[in-house]
Amino acid sequence: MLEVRGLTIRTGAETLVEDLSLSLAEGSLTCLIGPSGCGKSSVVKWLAGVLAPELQAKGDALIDGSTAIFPHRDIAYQPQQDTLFPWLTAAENACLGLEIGGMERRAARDRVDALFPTFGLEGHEESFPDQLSGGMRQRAAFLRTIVQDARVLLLDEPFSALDAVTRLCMQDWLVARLAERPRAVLMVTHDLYEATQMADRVLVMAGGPGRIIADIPISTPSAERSETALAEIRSSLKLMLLKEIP
Ligand SMILES: Nc1ncnc2c1ncn2[C@@H]1O[C@H](COP(=O)(O)OP(=O)(O)OP(=O)(O)O)[C@@H](O)[C@H]1O
Repeated sequence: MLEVRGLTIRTGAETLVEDLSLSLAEGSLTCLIGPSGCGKSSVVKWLAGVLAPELQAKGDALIDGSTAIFPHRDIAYQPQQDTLFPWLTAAENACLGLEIGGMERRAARDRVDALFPTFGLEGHEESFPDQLSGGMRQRAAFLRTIVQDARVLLLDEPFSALDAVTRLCMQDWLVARLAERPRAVLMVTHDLYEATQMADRVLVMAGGPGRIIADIPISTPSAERSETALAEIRSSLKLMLLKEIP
């Protein structure tokens, strides 16, 4: 449903990302992995329409075959930094995407409140971001993104600040929600376990300039994947990444 063709991102004379193409199908979770600085976040920011103004981007994007301009109402984005507004409470922050999308404040609040326990945030609805731990802030930012009914989710390291168990719970929760309501998800991660457990496709990027060097489908449904099969994929991903680290 979403297609990117020939994306190049430059800053002055330096090319950060070169001629990158990818497509995201509805009902698919694609993980984008690659060494630090290879351009993963820049690609996602371009799709979210929040690329820094000093960067120049050229490329085409299509949603359902029609040219798309970003930001786009079908796309919800969770940045790498949680970017919660410090003057809003956790619940107000979580409601923001819904309200910007036109939902009435009470309805947005009801929808968000129902998910606070699942996200381990119950009792913190009225807390301000500086009263929450890093992991709680990240879960509030994830909630703000996922609660929107956007058809495309862009998640930039959404679980990086979470403890191991909470991270597993959030991963399972997301996979289960996507099974109920298919969307197209592009998720940046450095965690090869996360990528192989969740994704049905892993795109590997290399740097200098950023480009996709491998496109690895994982066809077995997430719940049925054997540890042996995943270990094999992880080990080949690791070898690819090791070659890319200077
Ligand atoms: N606003 C900017 N101005 C100049 N260069 C930038 C800007 N934003 C990013 N870059 C450069 O673009 C390159 C890619 O950065 P980006 O954040 O996209 O990488 P990444 O793969 O997401 O890294 P990480 O895994 O560490 O988050 C880096 O060399 C970075 O320094």
